[in-house]
Amino acid sequence: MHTSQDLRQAEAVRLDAVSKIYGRGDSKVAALHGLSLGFADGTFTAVMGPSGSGKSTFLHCAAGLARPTSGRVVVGGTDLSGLDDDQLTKLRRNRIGFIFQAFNLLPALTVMENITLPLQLAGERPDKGLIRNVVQRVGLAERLGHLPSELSGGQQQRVAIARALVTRPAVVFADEPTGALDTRTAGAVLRLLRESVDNARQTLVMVTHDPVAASYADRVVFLADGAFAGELLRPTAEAVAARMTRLGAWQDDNQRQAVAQPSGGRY
Ligand SMILES: Nc1ncnc2c1ncn2[C@@H]1O[C@H](COP(=O)(O)OP(=O)(O)OP(=O)(O)O)[C@@H](O)[C@H]1O
Repeated sequence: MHTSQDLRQAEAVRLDAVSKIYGRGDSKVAALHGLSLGFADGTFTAVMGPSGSGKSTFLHCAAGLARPTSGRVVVGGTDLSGLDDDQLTKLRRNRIGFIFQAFNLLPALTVMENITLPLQLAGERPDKGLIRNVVQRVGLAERLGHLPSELSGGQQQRVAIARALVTRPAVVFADEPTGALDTRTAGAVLRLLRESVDNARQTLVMVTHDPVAASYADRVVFLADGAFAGELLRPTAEAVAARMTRLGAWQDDNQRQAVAQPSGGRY
C-alpha cells in the first residue's frame, strides 16, 4: 500500500496552496486561490475551465514562468520558491518541456536545429541515440534539413513535441497544442502525445478548451474562479462537455463551437 509520502514522491509536479494576485488596490484580481494539485509521474492530465478561470495563470505558475503570490510549486522534487531567477531559468530549460498552440519554432533554423535547441541552450552534449529515438517517434526522420515554413501545421507541431521531449523533462506543459490544427491533424498530434506518456512514461499537463482533446488524457482537472472545481478520470468527450456546461463555459461562440465538434468521441 502507498503512504501519502510515497504518492508525493511519485509526483512530477505539485502545487500547494498556490495563490496568484494580479495588480493592487481596486484593480486587484485573484486569479488563483489556494490551489493544491498533484500530477503523478507518467500521467496525462488535461486542465479545463471557463474563460478567466485561471488556466493560463496555473500553467505559468506550475511551469516556473510566473511566481505565485503565496504557496509553493515543486517540479521533479525541486521547490521553485527556493530558486533565484537564474536557477529558475536553468530548471525550466532542463526539467520542463513546452508545447504551444502557435508552435513557436525558430523560422531560420532547420527541423534538427529546432529540436536540439534546448540542449544547446542548456550547454549539453546531444545524446544522439535519444535524438534519433525522438525524431523517429514523431515521424520526422525525412525532414530534418527542412525549415519550419516548408512543413505543414501538424508537422510543425511534431517538431515542437520533439523539441519538448529531447531534454527528457520531468514534465511537459502543453497550452492548446491542437488549437491551430484541423481535426484530423489534431488527432494525430494527440495520439503522439498519448504515446509519449504510454511508451516513454512522460508526464504531460495540457490546458485545453476542447473536450475531444481532453478525452485523450487520463484525468481532467476543472478550474472555476481560480480554484479546483472537480475532476474526471478516464474522461469521455461527452462527460467533459457536460461538466464544462455545468461550470458555465460555452457562453461565447468560440467555445460553443468547440463543444459542437465530433459528438462520438475522438478525432
Ligand atoms: N497580467 C494580468 N493582470 C491582471 N489580471 C490578469 C492578468 N492575467 C490574467 N488576469 C486575470 O486573472 C484571471 C484568470 O486569467 P487566466 O488568463 O489565467 O484565465 P484562463 O482560464 O486562462 O482564461 P482563457 O480561457 O480566457 O484564456 C482573469 O480574471 C484575468 O482577467
